[in-house]
Amino acid sequence: MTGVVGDMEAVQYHIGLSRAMLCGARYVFLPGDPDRVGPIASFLDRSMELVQHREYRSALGYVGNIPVLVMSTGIGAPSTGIAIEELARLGVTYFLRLGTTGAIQPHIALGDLIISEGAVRLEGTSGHYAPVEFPAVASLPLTQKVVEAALHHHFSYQTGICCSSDSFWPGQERYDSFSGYVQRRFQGSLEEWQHLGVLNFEMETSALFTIARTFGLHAASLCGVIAVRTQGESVREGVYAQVKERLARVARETVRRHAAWAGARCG
Ligand SMILES: O=P(O)(O)O[C@H]1O[C@H](CO)[C@@H](O)[C@H]1O
Ligand SMILES: O=c1cc[nH]c(=O)[nH]1
Repeated sequence: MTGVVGDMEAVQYHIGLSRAMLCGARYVFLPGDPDRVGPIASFLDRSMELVQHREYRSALGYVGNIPVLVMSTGIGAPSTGIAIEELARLGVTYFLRLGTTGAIQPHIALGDLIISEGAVRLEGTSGHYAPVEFPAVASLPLTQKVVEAALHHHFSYQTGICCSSDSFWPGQERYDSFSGYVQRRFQGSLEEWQHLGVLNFEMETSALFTIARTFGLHAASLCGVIAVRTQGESVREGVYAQVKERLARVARETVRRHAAWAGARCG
C-alpha cells in the first residue's frame, strides 16, 4: 500500500482511500469490525467494495443520490483516531459509529440500541487531542436524526452516556480474563458507572466524539446491545445478526433525514 502522510489529495497512508474514491461522500458509517462493512453497505443503494488495508475495510454506497462511505475502524481508540484523521482530510464531515456494546443498566435488553449523548473518556487517545476536562459529546443535530430514525423503525432504543474503555476486560471490570485479575482502580468501577447513570461499555465513542469536536466535525454513536452485564459477562453471538441489521437500517434513515434537514437549512 502506498500512501503519503499529510497529503490531503493522495491515497491516505493507513486507510488506503483517496478523495477521488469517495465520490464526494461526506457521511461515513463506522463499524469496528471489518466483517460488518459488507452487510451494512448492502443496505445502501449501488454499493461497491473499495479497499482493505490493515483493519480498515471500506465500501461506498448511496442513499438516493447521497454518497455514503462505510469503513471499519478496528477495535479501540488509536485506530479510530487514525480513521477520523484520514477521513477528515478527504472531506468527510459526518461520522456515525455503528458498534456493538455491553449494557450495564438492568432496564436495557439484548438487541436494544443505545444512542450516545456523551462518553466517559476511559481511553488514552482522546487525551492526545484535548485535555481531560474537555467533554466527549455527540453532535446534537446528527444525534437527533439517529433518534428519529430509530423511532421510524420502531426499534427499542436508549439515549445516554456510554463508557469508552481502552480494554475489553479490566477496564470494563470483567473477571473472566486470562489472569482473572482486575487492577484495584477498576474493582467496583462497573457499579460506580451504574450509579452515575452510565448505560454501556464499548471502546471507541469517546475518541470519536472528542476528535470530531476538536476538528469542528460532527459525530454520533449508535450501538447494539450484545451483552447484558447485569446478567453475566458473556457476549451473546446470537443477537449479532439482529443488531447488525438494526444498525444498518437506522443509519440509512439517519442520512436521509439529516441530508434533507441540512439541505433545507442551507436553502
Ligand atoms: O463491534 P465494535 O464496533 O467493534 O465495538 C465493540 O466491539 C469491540 C470489542 O469486542 C470494540 O471495538 C467495542 O467497542
Ligand atoms: O461488553 C461489551 C460488548 C461489546 N463491546 C464491548 O466493548 N463490551
